[in-house]
Amino acid sequence: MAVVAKIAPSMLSSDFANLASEAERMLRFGADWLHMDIMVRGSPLSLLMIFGAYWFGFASYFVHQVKSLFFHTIFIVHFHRHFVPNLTIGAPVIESLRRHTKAYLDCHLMVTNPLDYVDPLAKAGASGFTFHVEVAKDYWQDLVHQVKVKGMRPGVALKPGTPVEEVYPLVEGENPVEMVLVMTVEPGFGGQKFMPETMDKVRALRKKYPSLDIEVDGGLGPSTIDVAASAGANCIVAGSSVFGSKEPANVISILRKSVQEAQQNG
Ligand SMILES: O=C(CO)[C@H](O)[C@H](O)COP(=O)(O)O
Ligand SMILES: [Fe+2]
Repeated sequence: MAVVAKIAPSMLSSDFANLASEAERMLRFGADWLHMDIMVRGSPLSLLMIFGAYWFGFASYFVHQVKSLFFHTIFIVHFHRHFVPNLTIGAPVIESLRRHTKAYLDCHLMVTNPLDYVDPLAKAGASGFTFHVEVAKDYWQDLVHQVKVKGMRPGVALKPGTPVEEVYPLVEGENPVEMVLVMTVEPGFGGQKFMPETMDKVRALRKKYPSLDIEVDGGLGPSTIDVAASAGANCIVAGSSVFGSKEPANVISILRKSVQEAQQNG
């Protein structure tokens, strides 16, 4: 059975001060899902720790020539404290929006500690819970289990530089994720340029998993949708192309038609 096209405007490009009416507007224009980008940057304390760690790492390197300590310290502090250099919304905003809409809230977590968000997001009314494979290699089974127990739909995302093979175990496991989100820009900001080289991953996933929901996120719009749709993507996130258009309904319709036509031709 062919997978269904889902068009998900990214609310990152909406007017956050009018989130409920922006959501209502997108649904009226034909959106299937609302894509919610949850990004957390390091706190001032963690930034201080990063600075301290770099200083300590450099000092160790030059004074003692302890290379591994240098790289290890940078890796641990940088990657465990800071997934993206931006700060957007969290569970309280999802909860507020949920009071105004029954729509599917497709939450994309760009955080280093997704386990901490399962309970708050479930209580807030999130529908999809998509975490990044890069931060959950050691505990994804537990995470997926908890997400399902709490009534949300688990998905896994991967950055442009992450090999697609890293998500195969999560799709094939006993307790599989139900969607793979292929980042088509570096996570962190809306309005970036689509990276066509990420399409190899979409093609590989579609070939291996004909009925899997495959979402693409970043730089999608009328000029880039055809390549993503023909590679096999069926869930399309689009922020700036939809919100920046004078006719968002038209853009949503173009995205949907492209996915449907690719499926008919494929
Ligand atoms: O996850 C994201 C950024 O990290 C956003 O969902 C994405 O960038 C959508 O915005 P646009 O369509 O403007 O590129
Ligand atoms: Fe996103």
